[in-house]
Amino acid sequence: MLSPPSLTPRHALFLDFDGTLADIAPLPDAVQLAPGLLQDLRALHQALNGALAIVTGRTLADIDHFLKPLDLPLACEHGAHWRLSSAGSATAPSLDLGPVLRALAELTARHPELLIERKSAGVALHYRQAPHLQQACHEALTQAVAQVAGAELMAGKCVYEVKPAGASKGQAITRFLQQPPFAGRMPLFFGDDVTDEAGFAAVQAAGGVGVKVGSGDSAARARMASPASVRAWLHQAARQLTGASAPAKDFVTAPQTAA
Ligand SMILES: O=P(O)(O)OC[C@H]1O[C@H](O[C@H]2O[C@H](CO)[C@@H](O)[C@H](O)[C@H]2O)[C@H](O)[C@@H](O)[C@@H]1O
Repeated sequence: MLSPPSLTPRHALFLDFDGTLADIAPLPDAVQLAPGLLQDLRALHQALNGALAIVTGRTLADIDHFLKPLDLPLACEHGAHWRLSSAGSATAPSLDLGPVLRALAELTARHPELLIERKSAGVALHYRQAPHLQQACHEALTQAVAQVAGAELMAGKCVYEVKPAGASKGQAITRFLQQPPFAGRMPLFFGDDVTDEAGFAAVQAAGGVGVKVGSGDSAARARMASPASVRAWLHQAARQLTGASAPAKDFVTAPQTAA
């Protein structure tokens, strides 16, 4: 397993949010951004001439909230929404989620420790506060999703998500790579979850490198230990590309072991 390459102005950078830029928190709203991250993202966006995008399962509103005042290219809800700029965006067809929402209402009435996260194109069911309910969540959603045309169920970290079928981070990254300023660059995608595997496949098919954050099987060619390692790498890259002279004090090379 490789370390990620040094970032150059010829790269395009795609970054997952939860578990990659931000540490995993007990609840989705409890996420805290590390000091300096926004400044590093802004510097890298400029140094890459705009070729930096966030590729996430979160909603557009969540990312705009967490990364405010940055206005970065964004693919959210696992590719269901895609935004290059105010001039260019795309959205998956909407789903009739009635059967899913009814199943979730019934399940959460019995188990209030489960958390429903409504999104504009889908919905997530979080069981981080009740891991013993994973199987019950899976069974209820599998049955409900079968009643919704065009929907598919996806598993993430202590979460099941219902989203438009076919939408993926890989599809979103491929769409970015067809447009300036991303086209013609070597893509790097950093992600931590099984939901990021489609993104790793997309960048590697385009001659780039997927970077798996943390443990677990992955097709990514490179690996970093943790979100803290990713933030340190981004900080170092921002300093190098913007010509800052002193070395970053907090840069630590991540152990490069497979899970
Ligand atoms: O694609 P990502 O940016 O990694 O987003 C994936 C999901 O992340 C969020 O849930 C996860 O992070 C939470 C905060 O750390 C954690 O409490 C939860 O257990 C994780 O599943 C987010 O809430 C989802 O909408 C994203 O799809």
